[in-house]
Amino acid sequence: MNYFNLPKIDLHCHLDGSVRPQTIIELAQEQNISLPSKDINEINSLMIAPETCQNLEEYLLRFDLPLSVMQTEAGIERISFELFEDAAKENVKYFEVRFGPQLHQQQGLSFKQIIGSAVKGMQRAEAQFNIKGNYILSILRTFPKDNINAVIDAGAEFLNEGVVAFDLAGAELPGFCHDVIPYAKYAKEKGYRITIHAGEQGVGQNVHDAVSLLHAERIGHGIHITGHQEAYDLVKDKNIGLETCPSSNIQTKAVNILSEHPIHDFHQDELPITINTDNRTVSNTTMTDEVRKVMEEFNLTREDYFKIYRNSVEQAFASDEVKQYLMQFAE
Ligand SMILES: O=c1[nH]cnc2c1ncn2[C@H]1C[C@H](O)[C@@H](CO)O1
Ligand SMILES: [Zn+2]
Repeated sequence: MNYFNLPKIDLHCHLDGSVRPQTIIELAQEQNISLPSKDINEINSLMIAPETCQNLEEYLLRFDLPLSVMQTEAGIERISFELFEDAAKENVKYFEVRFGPQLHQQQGLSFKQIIGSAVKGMQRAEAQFNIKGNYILSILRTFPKDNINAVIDAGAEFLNEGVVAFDLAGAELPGFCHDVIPYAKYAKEKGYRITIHAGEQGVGQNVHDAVSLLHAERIGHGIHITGHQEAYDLVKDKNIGLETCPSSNIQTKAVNILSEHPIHDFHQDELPITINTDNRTVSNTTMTDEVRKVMEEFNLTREDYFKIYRNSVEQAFASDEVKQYLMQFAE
């Protein structure tokens, strides 16, 4: 099967984990930032998380380098544009990208400037390439909570004009949802859709909490509902979209090898799974690669693929008009 030509949808991709290495070199030069190396291969290898990572925390260390050049409006706008360009060029028809505005304030940008720059880069790419997109704002679970509402307020100005959802990302501790209930509630009241990273690092209860306490409509990863019947049943009953990211899950040791990934069992049990990249540079991947890996490992058919594609359309935080457009590509 020609995986490159298949129409694709990516609902879970981080902007800061998906920066072109060459762009890091060029932006560092423009911004007078010194890099550990100017060699593209060296920068590339510093950004890619190795298969030997011990856990998610080690994987997350790879984000400091790209974030160093994402502290200006021009840098964020360019990186956003290029990510949508790269996805469009491998037939991604719809793309939801997320990032953490709290990580882009090292040089004093306001949340409005940060979010506005990302949206502007996306819209410039939408006008030039055959792709549609939206942004998801990720709050870092390990950060102080005093500016979360300020992120939500700033993003609200772009709601349904480039921004659609609220997310929680970063290292995952058991019970993390309990401390963030008021923030998820505030975001929902403002009109944000909700997706939450949960069940990535072994805690199925976090998925249950994310759905029951934070009203998540989708879950980032969600792998560990496998060992938690109540969470599994809740996901199934409520038709919660599972944003699976196979390569990332192997790097962070959420699963040991692809054949042990529960994505196929979920699919057979008709849970609404989707296939996504998580971090194109840090996980050294593309949508073409992720789709190929899953289809070849589990011997999926073209019919299986389009079932998953339709799950992605249904689970997308896109307008009805965009969803209708995306359904035209489904077989
Ligand atoms: O897979 C992930 N799980 C939890 N957090 C993640 C993952 N990939 C990236 N992040 C974090 C690191 C980024 O700096 C942040 C915002 O994109 O989100
Ligand atoms: Zn993620």
